[in-house]
Amino acid sequence: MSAHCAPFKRMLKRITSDLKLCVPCSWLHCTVGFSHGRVSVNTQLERVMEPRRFLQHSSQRHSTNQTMDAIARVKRLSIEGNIAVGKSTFARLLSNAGRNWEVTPEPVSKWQNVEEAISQIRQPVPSPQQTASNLLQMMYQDPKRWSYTFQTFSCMSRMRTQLQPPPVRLLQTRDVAVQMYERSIYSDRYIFAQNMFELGGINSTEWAVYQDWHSFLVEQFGPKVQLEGIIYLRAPPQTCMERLTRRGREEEKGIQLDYLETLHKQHENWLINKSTKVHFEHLKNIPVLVLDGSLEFESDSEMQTKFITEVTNFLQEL
Ligand SMILES: Nc1ncnc2c1ncn2[C@@H]1O[C@H](COP(=O)(O)OP(=O)(O)OP(=O)(O)O)[C@@H](O)[C@H]1O
Ligand SMILES: Nc1nc(=O)c2ncn([C@H]3C[C@H](O)[C@@H](CO)O3)c2[nH]1
Repeated sequence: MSAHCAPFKRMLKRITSDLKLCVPCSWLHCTVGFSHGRVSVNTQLERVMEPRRFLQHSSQRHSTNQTMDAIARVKRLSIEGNIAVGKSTFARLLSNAGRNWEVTPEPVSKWQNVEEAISQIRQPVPSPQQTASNLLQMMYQDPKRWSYTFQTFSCMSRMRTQLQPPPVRLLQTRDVAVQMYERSIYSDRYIFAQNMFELGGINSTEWAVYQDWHSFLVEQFGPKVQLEGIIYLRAPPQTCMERLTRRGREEEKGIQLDYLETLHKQHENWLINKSTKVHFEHLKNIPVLVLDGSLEFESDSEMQTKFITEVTNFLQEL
């Protein structure tokens, strides 16, 4: 396919799904709010999700078409990799590369304070006791009790992230614009939830329920939550263990090397060996850029340039 056809095809896919998706869209309007500028983001979302409501005047129709065209041109990728491999560090490098690349970090702070995260989305229910549930800590301390709850919350927060329209900066540029996410609704399932199921933190009923609603949501939202590519930051579990220990995040104090080894295997099976059974067509042959995460690039500008060049070349092929 020529370079001109790919964005057009993506745009068509997204527009077609926009017109089909009234039910999940109304669900989205009820459930998805954003902590920053809720009104404007929702308005933008409505424009994207229900274009027919905005097509009364030709000038509006023109601007809606332009917005949809701009959104369709934004390429979406996720950055995947084991715990503490260096995804956030790598994401900062990409964000500072001076390109039209936007990286959305993993919403860890939301998992560390569930009530605060929810109150940013909708009005908090008045309660005599102000609680602060650290679901990340609860999951690590008692995985059998909390893993399923964690996966529902982590996946919902990732879903919200992936459904947000790209920032205006990306919509205004004529160059290649890229929205990247630190992890995705796909690693939520094919790395973490699957691993928790295999380790016994999630039982077979919970796993069946998780997979059912995950597939349902991905199918309903269609192209809005699809990715065009994946960057896999790959390093031996031992390297991740050393970095994790050095970082010293309180909740992760009990993590052992063997847990990182199981997660490493899940990444390898999904992104290298392709032996993980995936349930979504677009994910089956998704392009994967594998980068050597064990390289210490933080204070090596030559290596940083090399990484940025690799990412640039990868993006050109998408
Ligand atoms: N390439 C690198 N070389 C050496 N140290 C690194 C490198 N990348 C990251 N680090 C260090 O490793 C630690 C973990 O990095 P970072 O927080 O970026 O990992 P992460 O993959 O985002 O973690 P998580 O999976 O928890 O989201 C930090 O202390 C960081 O400074
Ligand atoms: N169980 C589980 N499921 C997930 O989907 C998931 N995503 C991230 N994490 C953990 C890894 C880091 O400690 C910390 C930050 O990445 O959160 C997860 N843990």
